Amino acid sequence: MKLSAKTYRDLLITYLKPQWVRVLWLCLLLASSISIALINPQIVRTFIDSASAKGTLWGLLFIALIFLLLSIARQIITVIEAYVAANVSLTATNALRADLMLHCLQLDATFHTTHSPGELIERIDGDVSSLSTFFSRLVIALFGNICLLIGVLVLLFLVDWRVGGVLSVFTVLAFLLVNRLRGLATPYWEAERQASADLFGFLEERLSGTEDVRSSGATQYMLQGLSVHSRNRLRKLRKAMGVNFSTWGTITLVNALGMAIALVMGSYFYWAGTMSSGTVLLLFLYTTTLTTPIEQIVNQLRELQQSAGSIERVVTLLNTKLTIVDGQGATPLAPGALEVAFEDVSFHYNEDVPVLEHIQLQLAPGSIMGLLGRTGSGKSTLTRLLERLYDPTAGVVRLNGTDIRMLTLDDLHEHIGMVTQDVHILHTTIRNNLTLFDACITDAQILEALDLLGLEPWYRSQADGLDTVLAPGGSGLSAGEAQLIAFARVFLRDPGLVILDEASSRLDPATERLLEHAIDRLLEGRTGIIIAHRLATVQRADTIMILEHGKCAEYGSRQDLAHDATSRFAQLLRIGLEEVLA
Ligand SMILES: Nc1ncnc2c1ncn2[C@@H]1O[C@H](COP(=O)(O)OP(=O)(O)OP(=O)(O)O)[C@@H](O)[C@H]1O
Repeated sequence: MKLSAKTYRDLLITYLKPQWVRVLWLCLLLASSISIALINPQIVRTFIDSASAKGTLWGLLFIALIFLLLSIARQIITVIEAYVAANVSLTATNALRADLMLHCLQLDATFHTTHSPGELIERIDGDVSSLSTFFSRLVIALFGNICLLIGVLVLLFLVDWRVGGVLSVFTVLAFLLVNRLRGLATPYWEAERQASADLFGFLEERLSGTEDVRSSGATQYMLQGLSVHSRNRLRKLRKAMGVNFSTWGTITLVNALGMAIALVMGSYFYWAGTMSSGTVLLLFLYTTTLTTPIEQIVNQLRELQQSAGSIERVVTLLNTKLTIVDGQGATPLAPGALEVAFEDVSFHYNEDVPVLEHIQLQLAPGSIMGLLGRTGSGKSTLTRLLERLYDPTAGVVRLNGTDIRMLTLDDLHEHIGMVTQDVHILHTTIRNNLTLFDACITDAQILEALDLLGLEPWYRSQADGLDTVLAPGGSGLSAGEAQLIAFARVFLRDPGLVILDEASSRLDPATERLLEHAIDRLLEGRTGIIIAHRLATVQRADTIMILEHGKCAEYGSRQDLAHDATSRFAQLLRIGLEEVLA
């Protein structure tokens, strides 16, 4: 994708407009710095010419003092400018990071299954970090350098029109060359950032599976993978640097040529007696000043080339359309237990591979459905449709009679509580882990929930109470404790529908009793869908649905099915639920 000027402009306007005062300061500081850069060589000329003309000592000292003061002022301005630029850059990149993060969180599940977390981290952090110069200095400094360049050329014309003419032609030619070189390195830098994202994706995936990797003895294999990715990144980096270097080398040569031209012309006019020694020095200083912006402009274009890769990827991510969006027009769901209905619902992740086919179900408010089926039969998928992680490919899912696609996502998520087997414990306090940063939930409510769910003894053993920080990934918790924490999270949100994917692994009897008790409290006064693996859980269900290859193999009242000896459910009970489904 070739980035248009509009893409750059839009990005700058979006993130710099809110801090226009700082940007204005940055421009003013830059203008002062440029003015001093233009004035100083004139002071040097006056000094040299006064000295040659045997001017007074006081006069010379006065000129030197002005030169000194201006030079010090320029240094101070440079420091302040760096400070303001860093502020502008951090504010802009933080805002961009937040926007990307929010967008990623809103993107649907299909996106997340095709993009690894590591790759997204690289996008949200790596790419955005490499854009910091773009926001802080690049465009403003680029504009400043162009002003400096024009200023120097105008002053050179004022010195002597022939000198101004020759050096203007030189500048134009140098620019044409620079222009040709521009954009050359972009694809190489893009490839380097992609290789870097691949490396991070690989690292994240492998590190999150450390236990499996070690226990299966795959460490060597993983290291080989790391070496392949690192080598690939190095190769791409080398190529990108190589292209940059050739650009850089050409520019240095052009600069040397500019100075040679200035020296030859200065010498000629001096010997011809039409130029003073001070003016020759002025000419030389201006040409050096002239080469600096050309050099810096190339540098900045190089950085722009590097940024282009990052900008392209960031913009592509920001432009990734959300397929699951807020519905409109429906009245928000009322508090309390929800009525759930699936009307002839079918779904597939990949075309031609049906995962759910013609599912029909009706759950009265406050009733509980046990969802059974072998692994891969579509149980989790069915519950994902309720949360709108995906939308059905056919049919309608309704809550309290409303098509859930008409509801806002916030409303939907507020009324559905989901506990999966994979409980995500955050590396933060117990309080934050339970409230998920909702400041409206009081400590008294938290303690009540812990007490109700039987987590009180565990909580008492924590050194700092609710302020105790849990280990990353919940490594300090047992599977049962992690499940109970997930229950407490749902409990505190008080949803009208609870979806529970029960742990399939066997727990010790004491933990199992604790969980059973917690499930009872969690489901009180709520509608429940439980992906069940144990007899005890199934026994509290009012209805049972058995899925087979995405189709409803059996659906009805638990009592009826249990008493019908020919039903699959009765067969399951005879063989032992745990044996078949665990
Ligand atoms: N994100 C996905 N993309 C593509 N296919 C998927 C995805 N998630 C699940 N599937 C496939 O859909 C089918 C149903 O999966 P699902 O997870 O719903 O089964 P399940 O009954 O919940 O299994 P389990 O009890 O093992 O969790 C499986 O064949 C699975 O491979």
